[in-house]
Amino acid sequence: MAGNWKMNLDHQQAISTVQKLSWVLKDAKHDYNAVEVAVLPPFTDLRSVQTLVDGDKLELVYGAQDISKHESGAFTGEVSGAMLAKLGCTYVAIGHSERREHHGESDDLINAKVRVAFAHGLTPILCVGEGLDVRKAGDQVSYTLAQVEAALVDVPAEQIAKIVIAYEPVWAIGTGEVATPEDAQEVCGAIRRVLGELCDPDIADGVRVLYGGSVKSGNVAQIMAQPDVDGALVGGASLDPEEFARIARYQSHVTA
Ligand SMILES: O=C[C@H](O)COP(=O)(O)O
Repeated sequence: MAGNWKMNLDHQQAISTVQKLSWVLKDAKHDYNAVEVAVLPPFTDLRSVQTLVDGDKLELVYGAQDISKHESGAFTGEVSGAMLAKLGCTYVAIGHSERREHHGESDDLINAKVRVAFAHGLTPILCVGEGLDVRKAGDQVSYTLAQVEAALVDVPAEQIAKIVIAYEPVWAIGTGEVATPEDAQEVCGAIRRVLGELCDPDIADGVRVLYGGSVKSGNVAQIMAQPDVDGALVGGASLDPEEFARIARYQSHVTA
């Protein structure tokens, strides 16, 4: 379960949010081996989160929301893979629809970012998904698979084995309109099939495919029940540590 904070929570709020999240999960005896919990704070929070996670030996992991395709140099405002690795990041979100839309990120740029992330030992959370017009035309599978294939050009099978792919239909992001479990399964299953074609079906079986878009504690269990949904990329609901902990512990409300 990954919480993408987007441009929310400063570094002091980040510390209290991560502390509270870890306390709630600890009280609930959360099994991190069963459900990994990650947060993706803004760049400015990462050093504080690193210090807290290392100092208190927390089991949750963290990452960034973007990465530069460049190694270093005159790229004002950008943050490199080496910098993120030094901050102890496990993950980096790449190709989020908000970056594709507001920053004009192309498939080529996203592919370059995926490759540079792997070069620095970071695990990309590659975000893909269709807008409402594509969904209305019924082209969500072909559109999303084209994004996956473009992002993975020249990425070797051993790296594809480690990638995380988040299917986020744009019309479901921050709108409260969650995709049905069947909608999520249709595209997540297709993503796994295409990964099998790109490398090997056994490798594809082990890739974590997440769903994102208005996930909350009240709907996560039905989505997670789908065979090709392995986790969730959570936006708004991840800003509340108690709600995010409930999402991470979705299995306990299924059995409760
Ligand atoms: O990265 C997360 C997604 O954009 C989902 O955001 P949301 O949970 O606020 O809809």
